[in-house]
Amino acid sequence: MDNSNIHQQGDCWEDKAWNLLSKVRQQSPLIQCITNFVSMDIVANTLLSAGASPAMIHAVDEICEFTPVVHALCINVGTLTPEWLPAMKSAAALAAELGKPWVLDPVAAAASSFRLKACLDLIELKPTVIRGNGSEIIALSNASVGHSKGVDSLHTSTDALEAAKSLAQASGSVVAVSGAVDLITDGHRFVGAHNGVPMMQLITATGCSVTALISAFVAVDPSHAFEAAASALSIFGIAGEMGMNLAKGPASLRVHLIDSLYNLNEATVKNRVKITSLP
Ligand SMILES: Nc1ncnc2c1ncn2[C@@H]1O[C@H](COP(=O)(O)OP(=O)(O)O)[C@@H](O)[C@H]1O
Ligand SMILES: Cc1ncsc1CCOP(=O)(O)O
Ligand SMILES: [Mg+2]
Repeated sequence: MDNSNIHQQGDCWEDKAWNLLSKVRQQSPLIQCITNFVSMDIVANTLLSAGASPAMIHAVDEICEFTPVVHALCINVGTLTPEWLPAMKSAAALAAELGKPWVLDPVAAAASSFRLKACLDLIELKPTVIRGNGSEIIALSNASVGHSKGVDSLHTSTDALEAAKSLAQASGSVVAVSGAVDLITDGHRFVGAHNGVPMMQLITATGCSVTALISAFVAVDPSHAFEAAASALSIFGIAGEMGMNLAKGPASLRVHLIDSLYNLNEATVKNRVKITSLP
């Protein structure tokens, strides 16, 4: 989508997004990922393509040595079992204590009481950003399991607008809801990121990947988590748009999305970022 004629109320989102991607490329932040088995490969490759350094280190015995040296932590409950929870909680608590940014992906939070409680307990440990789909954010905001289809959403991001706002206000986290339009709020400000293509939903773990990318963006600018989350969502969407120009279906889109993220240049980013303020 060509962005050259869109005015963004002086927000200069295209500059912010490009500056953050450039910082990730320059600084190559180390991102600890405690993530699900399905997503490990694409999450690591997304982070590497963006210039960050992923490490899937999740044994509870390693947290006290490793978490203190990372630049950000990404926790994803996608294939959660009771054995994984202590490491997640211990890493999140340590990151919060050390003032390091950490990001939560509440995969399928609406699907079971076990998952929902785990996510709500993790939110007590003050994630910098929570990124989920519409059904996940609604379940967290209502603190109740509900309407969902496993890891997929039965809600649009817009359905979750009020839920995102109250979750952000209650938790103090930036909340991002992905979908056709990605919504980002800190409880007071609201923006929509309008990049991406529908076929991204047909590649498993694209949601997990964009959550990890948010972790990398927050790592290089921890005091501007709202801007970092919106920029990462927009940049990932642009990589999807560029990849779609070359793809024949979901499998080749996966490859081309990662290549496109790696190859994004200033002109493409600044021309395509589409982030708008919402009332
Ligand atoms: N209809 C759509 N149009 C454009 N981009 C989309 C659409 N649906 C999802 N995306 C993008 O796909 C990625 C994954 O989002 P989503 O499918 O909502 O997450 P999850 O996989 O966690 O349910 C995000 O970057 C999002 O912006
Ligand atoms: C299919 C699946 N099952 C458990 S985790 C997972 C991956 C979910 O990834 P995403 O939320 O990014 O679609
Ligand atoms: Mg997901």
